[in-house]
Amino acid sequence: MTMELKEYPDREMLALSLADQIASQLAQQLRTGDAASLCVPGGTSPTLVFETLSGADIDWSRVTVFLGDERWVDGDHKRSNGRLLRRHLLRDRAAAANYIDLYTGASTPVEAAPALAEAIRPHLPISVVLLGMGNDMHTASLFPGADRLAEGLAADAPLVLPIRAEGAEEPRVTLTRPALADAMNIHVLLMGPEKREALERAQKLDPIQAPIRAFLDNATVHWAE
Ligand SMILES: O=C(O)[C@H](O)[C@@H](O)[C@H](O)[C@H](O)COP(=O)(O)O
Repeated sequence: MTMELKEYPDREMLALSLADQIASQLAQQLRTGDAASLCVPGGTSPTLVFETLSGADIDWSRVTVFLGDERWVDGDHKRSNGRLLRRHLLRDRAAAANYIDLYTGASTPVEAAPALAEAIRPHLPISVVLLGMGNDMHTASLFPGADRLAEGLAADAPLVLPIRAEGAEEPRVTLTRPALADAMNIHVLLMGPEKREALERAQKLDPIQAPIRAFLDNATVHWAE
């Protein structure tokens, strides 16, 4: 497959269209199977997509939702990705979803990773993955230069990896390449000119320099100014 790039006139149009595509893919999965899974990014970009998606008319009680990565901070911390999710996605109709919280309260991600992998494994392959990307071309918490990046990009990577990077303010847990890349549908959400430039840079680099590159070949990239 090759990457597909969809450009939208503005961020509202992007959110409406992307939420609709994700809901349709989840609905399709629910028509053919008992359950579906949705893996989403944190950061700041997905708020509007989340709010739109939370009202989608699908059987959320059969959908399991989890983040692709989490920052090791309490759930009510302003940098918690779980906090973003609970406020903007797990509400309205989507409040009925089954949610796997990556932040377990363990003192370090190292302690938490094995149990998180066991919680997520039954939900593979992931029906729909939504990824974000930083200007440094990281995705999930697979940052260029991260201490365990090579391990996270390996074909036999553990499903959930504790990771630290200079570009990340706190220790993190992240899903790794095999689980994310084997998803049935992969979407990448990008907004603004800097990310568009970073995407073009990433297309010419290897995943070890530009981790998002590991997921682009099978992805639909959604961009708005
Ligand atoms: O926790 C995180 O940092 C993420 O999940 C990360 O991969 C994010 O998607 C990008 O950094 C984009 O973040 P913004 O949307 O804030 O630009």
